Amino acid sequence: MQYISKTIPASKRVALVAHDNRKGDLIEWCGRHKLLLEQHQLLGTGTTGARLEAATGLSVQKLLSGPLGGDQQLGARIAEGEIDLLVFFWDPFEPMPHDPDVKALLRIAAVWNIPVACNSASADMMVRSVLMGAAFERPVPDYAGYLAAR
Ligand SMILES: O=C(CO)COP(=O)(O)O
Repeated sequence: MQYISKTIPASKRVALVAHDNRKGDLIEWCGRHKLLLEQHQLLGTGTTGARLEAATGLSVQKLLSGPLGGDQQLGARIAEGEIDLLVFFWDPFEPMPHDPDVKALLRIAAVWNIPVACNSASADMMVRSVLMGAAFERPVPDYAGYLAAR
């Protein structure tokens, strides 16, 4: 795979999403890292964003609720290069009616080499490095060769 080097701006665009049984965990995590997170641009699916704003006072741009298309909106933003990090506390125990959308979001994040954290341990590592100002260059995959071969 060829990559195009892309420098990520100091103020990161952080997508925040949690399934219902994990929203408490994400609220706890965001509260713990509030001082760092408020220096970045936060966006999330509708209910997650609203719950985070109410519980932490952080400002979150709210898209549609996940089952109504919010996951797909986030996926589109990733494809358009508008998201730097994805914190997605998905539920490993409950089947979701919009499971294809969940899968699509995780897939498109893999396609575009977006760092993804699915639990507080990995999200902690993410903020300790990237959001604290560690140099972060996300190599963007160059799919020109892939497309030419099709
Ligand atoms: O379902 C979700 C992610 O798949 C999250 O959606 P809400 O934030 O609207 O609950």
